[in-house]
Amino acid sequence: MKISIIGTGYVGLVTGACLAEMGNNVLCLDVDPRKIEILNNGGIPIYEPGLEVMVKRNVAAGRLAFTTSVEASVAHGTLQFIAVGTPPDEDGSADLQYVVAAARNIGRHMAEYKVVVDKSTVPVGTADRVREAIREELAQRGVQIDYSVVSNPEFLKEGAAVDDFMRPDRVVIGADDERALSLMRNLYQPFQRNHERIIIMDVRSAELTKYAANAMLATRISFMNELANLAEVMGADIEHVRKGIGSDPRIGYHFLYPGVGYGGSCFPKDVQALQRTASENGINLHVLNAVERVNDAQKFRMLQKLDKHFDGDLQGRHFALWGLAFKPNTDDMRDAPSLVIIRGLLERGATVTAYDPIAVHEAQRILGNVEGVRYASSPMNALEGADALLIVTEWKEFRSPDFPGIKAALKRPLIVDGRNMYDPALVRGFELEYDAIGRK
Ligand SMILES: NC(=O)C1=CN([C@@H]2O[C@H](COP(=O)(O)OP(=O)(O)OC[C@H]3O[C@@H](n4cnc5c(N)ncnc54)[C@H](O)[C@@H]3O)[C@@H](O)[C@H]2O)C=CC1
Ligand SMILES: O=C(O)[C@H]1O[C@H](OP(=O)(O)OP(=O)(O)OC[C@H]2O[C@@H](n3ccc(=O)[nH]c3=O)[C@H](O)[C@@H]2O)[C@H](O)[C@@H](O)[C@@H]1O
Repeated sequence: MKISIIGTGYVGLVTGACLAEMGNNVLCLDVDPRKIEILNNGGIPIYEPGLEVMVKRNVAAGRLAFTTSVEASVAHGTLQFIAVGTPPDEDGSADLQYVVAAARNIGRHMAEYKVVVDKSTVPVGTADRVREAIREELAQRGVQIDYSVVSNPEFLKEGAAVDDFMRPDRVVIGADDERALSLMRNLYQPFQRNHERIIIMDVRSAELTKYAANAMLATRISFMNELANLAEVMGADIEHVRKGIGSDPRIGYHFLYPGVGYGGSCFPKDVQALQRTASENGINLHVLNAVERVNDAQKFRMLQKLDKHFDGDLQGRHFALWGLAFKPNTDDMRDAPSLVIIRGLLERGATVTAYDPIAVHEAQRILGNVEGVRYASSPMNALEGADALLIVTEWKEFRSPDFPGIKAALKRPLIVDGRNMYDPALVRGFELEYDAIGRK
């Protein structure tokens, strides 16, 4: 099938590469010429495990190409995937300007039937806006061409995006007409060889399903963070509690890890956007309001712990910080809790040496050339002269560290672990103080 992907970011590039991998002929469009230049030169503008190899293989096979030409992109695919960003507007609602611009471009240039597939995360009713934008452009041109608009939200996780796309738990397709639905079914058929994964529904339900999924996952995290803070006060251990409740299949083990709050480009913005949609429609989502408040507070948990350990005075202290990305296996720093922690330390007069295997460039770009933040080339190098070690992202390479080396390097043998990576007894066995989230 001939497919165009509009927007070559985390979702667009992964979608394009994976659909090409299944034998489709894919053209990816981006308005950012820098990204397209990198891709056309055989590079990858983002870090995502397995993606580079897949992109190269499909480019070499002639199934995947990149362009900045809107005309070429609209002409290419019968299926036009919109995978542009939907960042938060000032009031928290999803900013749909990129989605609408993409739709207008399609309307301006299409010459035959197209299925416009919305893969970006968008509020309920956006498909109607997309449909309307295309209709207006066609009317302007004085032409009548058939098209369909469908919703096909994406559920991939960064850091595991290729795997998630290739082996989806489910493929949600919201469609209101049979012609588009049949093309979408054919497209996703190869992804469900073992069992039925395609879930078909109306467009508005598909749009809401995406927000409901992210909101539910965010709710689990905030719930566990709140319980972890309670466990700490009560002398219980949240890791035991997590296993104790996760073993109930009605609850399950996933997304019950307490930490320094959820970050990333999606949970924070999607929780806010759903709240906004609800309030615009006269509904107050009480649970989600609390989820967001708990998360905002949890990002300060590590600073509170440091205040406790250093008698409320961090002036002149220096800290080693392991992990900058909002989660492992990505270079994405959007809404990363590390940014709140670093800024909080600087405000309190402390300095930081940070280490991250992948995200240092992104961190530098976002934080700028700020005084008081340095970057180390290895986890152990970050420890030099530090008053304590702070763990913010659970990269695998931090799992079995050289504890005696850590103890020797730190001025005070203290690890504050925002991701509960270690067995407290093991760490304390190396005569290190250990303070994790919700642990004894
Ligand atoms: N990042 C993730 O893990 C996931 C993101 N999503 C959703 O997918 C959407 C895209 O997210 P990301 O890929 O993370 O965004 P991104 O910011 O990485 O990529 C968006 C790309 O679209 C391009 N773009 C903007 N306007 C354009 C236009 N008119 N024509 C062509 N290209 C244009 C931008 O230059 C950028 O490269 C968002 O709605 C997001 O909520 C959904 C599931 C997972
Ligand atoms: O809509 C999206 O963009 C995506 O958002 C999330 O994916 P992602 O943001 O890539 O990362 P997650 O693995 O969900 O982690 C999000 C945040 O929650 C935190 N988290 C996650 C799980 C957990 O148990 N505890 C916890 O604190 C992570 O550290 C991270 O900061 C969802 O998991 C995807 O299904 C969805 O497609």
